[in-house]
Amino acid sequence: MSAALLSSISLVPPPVPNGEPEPVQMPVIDFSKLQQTDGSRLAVIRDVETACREIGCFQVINHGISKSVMERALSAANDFFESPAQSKAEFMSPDITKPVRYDCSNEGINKSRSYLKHYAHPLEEWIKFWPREPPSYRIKMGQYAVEIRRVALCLMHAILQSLGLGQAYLGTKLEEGIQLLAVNSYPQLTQPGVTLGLAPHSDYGFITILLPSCPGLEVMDPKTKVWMSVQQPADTLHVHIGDHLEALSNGKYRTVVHRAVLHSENSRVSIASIHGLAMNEKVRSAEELVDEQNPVMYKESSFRDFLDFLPSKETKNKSYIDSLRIDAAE
Ligand SMILES: O=C(O)CCC(=O)C(=O)O
Ligand SMILES: [Fe+2]
Repeated sequence: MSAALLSSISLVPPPVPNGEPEPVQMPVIDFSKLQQTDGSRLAVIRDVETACREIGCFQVINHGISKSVMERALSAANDFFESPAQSKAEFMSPDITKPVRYDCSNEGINKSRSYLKHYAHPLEEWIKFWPREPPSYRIKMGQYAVEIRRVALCLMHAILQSLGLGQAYLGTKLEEGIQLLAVNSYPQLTQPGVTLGLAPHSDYGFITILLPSCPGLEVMDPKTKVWMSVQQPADTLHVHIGDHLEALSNGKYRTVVHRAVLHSENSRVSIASIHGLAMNEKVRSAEELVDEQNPVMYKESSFRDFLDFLPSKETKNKSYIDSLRIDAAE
């Protein structure tokens, strides 16, 4: 999609009488053009820059992941949640550092979300911890994890280039980085008034790539603070920016506040693949994006710091990104 077409998309939904968010078309990035070395790549990098700066999300087409790999991953997710309670219970734990964790408590932001979270890269290190039930879970989810990571790496390099830092800016740190899969399950909307699956939040990493079985994701327009209902054709991937990319870009790109609402006709599963730097690698605001007008706006932090932050008292009053923001008055 050209920059002209990109900028012609209206990102702000018109007000609707019943207060429901209007479905909004997200900016579209043609992934196949990022593989080219001519002007097509540069045009797409400009589109990435516009999308990241204006709204913090975009959708990816021509990413090369087959429909069957995506469908098999979603069916593995669905089959896991449908498996006997006893096989899921094995993964329940209050310890957020566990390699695999299942939670159906609906506590905190998980209004009516059950989820399975596990690391996915390097796959050979983590897959042995993944569920054995259903028996095809590891193979189906493993294949998706590998393929989505290839797309994520390419997109993160493109985003670095779009910031003017150059795609090789972080050296091998992206390749050595973390991949966390949040596999989510939401019931169908049945009770009027109980519409929220997952409360508003932002994701900690550089980017999240989301694959849902049906609509339900909403993102907040950063300017108007109006909720937008994300429309995602079955073969596209939804990408949004996380807290650590906001910090690295020194606020040029903003983390995306999003939530999931329940679908009126279907239960829903989604797979969020979260990508960031390695567990103990500190993310800092890029020096190249700091000057007198733009002083450093974020404290440095790692994924480990994020995990330490979650159970802390500070979490009650602040989001993680707020805890990183340096108060101008400090
Ligand atoms: O299910 C969705 O649409 C959103 C999931 C999400 O935000 C997450 O897993 O962090
Ligand atoms: Fe999220």
